Amino acid sequence: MYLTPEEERIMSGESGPTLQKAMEILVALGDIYEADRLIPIKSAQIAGVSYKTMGDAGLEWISDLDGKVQVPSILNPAGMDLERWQEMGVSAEFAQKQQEIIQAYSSLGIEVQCTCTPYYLQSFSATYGDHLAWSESSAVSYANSVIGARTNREGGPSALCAALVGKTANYGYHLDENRIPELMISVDCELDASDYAVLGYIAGKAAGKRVPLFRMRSTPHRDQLKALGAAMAASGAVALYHVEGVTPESCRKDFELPAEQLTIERTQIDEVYETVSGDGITECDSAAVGCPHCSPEELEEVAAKLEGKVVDNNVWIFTSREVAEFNPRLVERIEKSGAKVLCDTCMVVSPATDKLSHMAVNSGKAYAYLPGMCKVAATIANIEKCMEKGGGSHSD
Ligand SMILES: C[C@@](O)(CCOP(=O)(O)O)CC(=O)O
Ligand code: SF4
Repeated sequence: MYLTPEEERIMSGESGPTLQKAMEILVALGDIYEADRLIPIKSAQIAGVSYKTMGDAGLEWISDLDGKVQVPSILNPAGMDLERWQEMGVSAEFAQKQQEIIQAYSSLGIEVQCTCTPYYLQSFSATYGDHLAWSESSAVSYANSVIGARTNREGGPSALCAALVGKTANYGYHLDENRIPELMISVDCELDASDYAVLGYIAGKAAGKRVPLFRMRSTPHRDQLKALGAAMAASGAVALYHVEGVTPESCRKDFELPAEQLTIERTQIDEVYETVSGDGITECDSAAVGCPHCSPEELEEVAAKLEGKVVDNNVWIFTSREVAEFNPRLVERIEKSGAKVLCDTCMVVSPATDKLSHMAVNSGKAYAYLPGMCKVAATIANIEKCMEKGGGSHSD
């Protein structure tokens, strides 16, 4: 891979060991994937934040770094709400370690916004054609598919290295030829609400890491596209998809209809709704919405479903701290029911989930990940049913 004289100097260690290590990682990736050069990036979204997934080894690695990110950079969800962690039942020992991880990232100039939905943040816009280095799989899918920006599914470390250098290797989804659809998926039924999350769960299994092109009767809005992509990235390894007539690149002239075709039927979707993921021997004892983190519109939907209701069980609504702070009235309406609007974290990466046994979720990603990452069974349903089945909601 070609390096400019400046990049060569960084590689030689002239800018210090941290930047040298970052450059070595970027060059190694570039060589593996036969990139021709490094390209500037507009922003970085860095996974590897929760102490639950990072552990002491991750904390030590980040703490040893000495440098400053060169582009706007934010973090993936942490293992707790950074302010309300005690309400979540997180231990003081975990909280201490989590704060050390956050501090180590902050000392590199990374903004302490811990969210998998950076595209809702006012100061973190991504637009069509931008080259990014994002690592949360749902955020990668959204950036590539809904925005039409360009990012590979970076690992936490490679996203961090790209942020420190301000560049990433030019391969994968940064190149036109790798964004062409490889599998045609027709959906013959009308879809609504959590159907897109279930569709993504089914389609991800079929697509694997290929690029699907959907032909749908319904027209999904941005949050439904978010749910579709998040689920496909979890049940499969889909980092880019297209929806005919909906997503920005679906009308590209160099796209041909993929030879391989499949159809997903309503009966397949209904079957997932009726199937518990994991060992669902018990009734649901909790409910969670916000995987990926809720938009303001999704907070409004939750507030409407909980109007005049109270919940008997754990009900967590996850969103970014900025979206919560910009929508205090929605938070207040939701929390009147006894549900909690939590920031900076989520049901998958927080140890708080470990005390639960069966969670009702409206997310295909959470449905796929909870059994494996939290040893918690999951039932998928729309928001109203999640509140009833998992939250034990009833009229006040
Ligand atoms: C499960 C996931 O959403 C959260 C875990 O991420 P992290 O590696 O703990 O930042 C990771 C992903 O799907 O990209
Ligand atoms: S809420 Fe879902 S999408 Fe966001 S970090 Fe957690 S598991 Fe990933």
